[in-house]
Amino acid sequence: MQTAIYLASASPRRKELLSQLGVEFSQFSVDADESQFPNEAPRDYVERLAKLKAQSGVAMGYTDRPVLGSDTVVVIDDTALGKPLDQADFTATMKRLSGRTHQVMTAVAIADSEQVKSCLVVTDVTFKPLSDAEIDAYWHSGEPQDKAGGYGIQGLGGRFVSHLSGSYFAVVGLPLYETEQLLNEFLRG
Ligand SMILES: Cc1cn([C@H]2C[C@H](O)[C@@H](COP(=O)(O)OP(=O)(O)OP(=O)(O)O)O2)c(=O)[nH]c1=O
Repeated sequence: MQTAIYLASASPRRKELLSQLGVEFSQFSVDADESQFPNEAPRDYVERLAKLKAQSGVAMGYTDRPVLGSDTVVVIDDTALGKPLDQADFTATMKRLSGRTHQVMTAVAIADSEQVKSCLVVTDVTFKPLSDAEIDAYWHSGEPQDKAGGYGIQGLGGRFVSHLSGSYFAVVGLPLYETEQLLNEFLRG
């Protein structure tokens, strides 16, 4: 693909994944208010944030190329979980995910000053039952702190996953197939 875009993200994972599409891009970060509206459904929330990140980039003056923004949340019992606040919050999340299936929702949005297009990818992830010792050791590995739902499937957290149905890349932060489709659709207008 010969297109050049902007990636409105501070995430090193998204940078690496976008490189896999062979798209030329430069990266900058946006400072968006990521709070969820009262009664906002997780799927609406994650898609709104992806659009907000992309459109904030346009508002910051990045107008000469399309801007891509993305957001990932872990959803269990209809509740969207972001990055862990502290160890207690993380431990409560792991106990909730232990031995069960949750959804990872990743939305991607592409915007310029004329249009915004977005898509949502939902992946089912099943965790094996986790012991207190595993949860404690995982926190101290330093991996959970900057990840939605407190785990990284691409790292030590991969051991916890007994089954996945959907897009592995979306769980890591950017669905490759769907992002390429969205970009092509955006460029067609
Ligand atoms: C569930 C899961 C999430 N994550 C990451 C993906 C996202 O980078 C992060 C969720 O936080 P996000 O708020 O979606 O993204 P971010 O703050 O890292 O980057 P930015 O907003 O600047 O684009 O969690 C993994 O790396 N592996 C996983 O298995």
